Amino acid sequence: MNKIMTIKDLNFFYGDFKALKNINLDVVENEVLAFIGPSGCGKSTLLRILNRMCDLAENPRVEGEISFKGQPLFEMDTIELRKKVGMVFQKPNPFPMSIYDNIAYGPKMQGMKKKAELDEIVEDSLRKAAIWEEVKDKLRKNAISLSGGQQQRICIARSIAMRPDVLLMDEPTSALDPISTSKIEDLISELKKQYTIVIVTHNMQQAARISDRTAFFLLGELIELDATQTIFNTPQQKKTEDYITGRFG
Ligand SMILES: Nc1ncnc2c1ncn2[C@@H]1O[C@H](COP(=O)(O)OP(=O)(O)OP(=O)(O)O)[C@@H](O)[C@H]1O
Repeated sequence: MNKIMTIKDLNFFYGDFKALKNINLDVVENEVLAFIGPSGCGKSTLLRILNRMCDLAENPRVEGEISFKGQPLFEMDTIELRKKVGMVFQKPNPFPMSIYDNIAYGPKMQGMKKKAELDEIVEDSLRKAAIWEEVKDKLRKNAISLSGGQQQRICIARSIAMRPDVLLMDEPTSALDPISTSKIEDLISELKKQYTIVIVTHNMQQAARISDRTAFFLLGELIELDATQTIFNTPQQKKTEDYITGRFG
């Protein structure tokens, strides 16, 4: 079990408000790790810390350490970090440009100029995001014209084109219909062969279906982290059991 990220004694504040309290956890390479817990427990905050999007909040303050592939994450250049740790949001947010340009944009910004190379990375990323067959004949069409589920896979392809190690997903299916949701879930199970995935989900069935390990948060604390089967079938903590069985949240 290779640890790709290690979080040690992490506290996080929005101004005076302590949103995360003494979090210790590891992210293991090629796992799907789910964050669950009631609204406001800090799941998205922790996810956003992992690629330093939290820096953009008003008066953020962080204590503790995170290492990413052995490097101190808080000392990394955020642009470099975000290439390696990509983010997929709740609402699909493709750029208002062609499908091709959505994917080629990042590599171009990094200096890739040759058309053949760009063509290859666009095709490869769209294939990995399981959407190539649906869009290969309309790469010049605006990505906004696609369905929500297709747009979300374009956003996943856009992250993949940056050759990341980790993909962070913040409720990536909550705006999608059941068929698109199931396609994204299948895709996540496929992607973990090559990437490490950390996903925030409100949908406990989804966490149970797709994740290897699940972390349960409550009021900014990590209550329990274990194999997903254990969390859902035989949790060790009463608070986890109460949440899983629907007694609160
Ligand atoms: N930018 C911000 N500025 C100030 N407080 C914030 C900010 N973002 C989140 N918070 C607060 O931090 C706490 C944790 O929020 P967070 O969004 O991480 O929770 P969550 O578990 O992801 O919730 P949800 O499931 O509703 O998305 C909440 O009390 C929230 O109000």
